[in-house]
Amino acid sequence: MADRQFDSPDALARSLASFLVRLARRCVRQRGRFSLVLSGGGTPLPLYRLLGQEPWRSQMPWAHTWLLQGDERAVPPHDNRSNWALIRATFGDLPLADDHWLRMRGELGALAGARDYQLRLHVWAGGIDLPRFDLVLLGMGEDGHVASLFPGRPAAAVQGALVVAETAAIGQPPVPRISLALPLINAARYRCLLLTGSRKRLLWQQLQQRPTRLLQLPVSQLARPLFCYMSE
Ligand SMILES: O=C1O[C@H](COP(=O)(O)O)[C@@H](O)[C@H](O)[C@H]1O
Repeated sequence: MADRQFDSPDALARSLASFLVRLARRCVRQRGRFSLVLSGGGTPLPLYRLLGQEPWRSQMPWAHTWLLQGDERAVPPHDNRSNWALIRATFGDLPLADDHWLRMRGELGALAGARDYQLRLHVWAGGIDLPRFDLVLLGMGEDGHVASLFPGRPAAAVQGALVVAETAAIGQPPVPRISLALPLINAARYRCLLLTGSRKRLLWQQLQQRPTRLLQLPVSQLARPLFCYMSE
């Protein structure tokens, strides 16, 4: 699928919300459930806001939907640096059962939080080794990081785990983090990258030429199909 470009974050969010509803309904028809991995950060917030509003709210098959986290900062859930806090506040009051939200427990710290999420994912997936989510939403940092997999860091290269700990205080805000590992992100049926702002769009354009110096960036390691939704 070609990249999708929009004039504004709002136009991007509207188009993506409609795509997401269609995909969710199709997954439920085909397999009886829809699993959506949520990105942290600011870029996906207009999308989350819309999914909690009409007409998308009534169209989403919430009873068969599970919302998971792609990454979290190692802070308590009510801390204003927590991805979870921002996600929940932005979605508002969804008709989603409590056990359909799979929160990363940032309050445990990066190492224990990563172990805890891996165990809970394993149970959630019925004990299979490599769960296949339907869609993973991802933001991208201007340094090419996705989820909390940062360029040159050991966590970004882990192959043998589902969830990894980033133990350094890194990123914005600079804190240790918990992240889905690359093989788990790449096992999903679809990945969708959300990019806003000229610097990220420029990096994405450069990546299309696949220059050797950028091939090691986490964003370059994402498997296809990978949808890219971009706006100013
Ligand atoms: O720290 C993080 O940053 C990235 C990018 O965030 P954005 O605010 O520029 O959209 C985000 O994708 C990641 O989930 C988050 O933990």
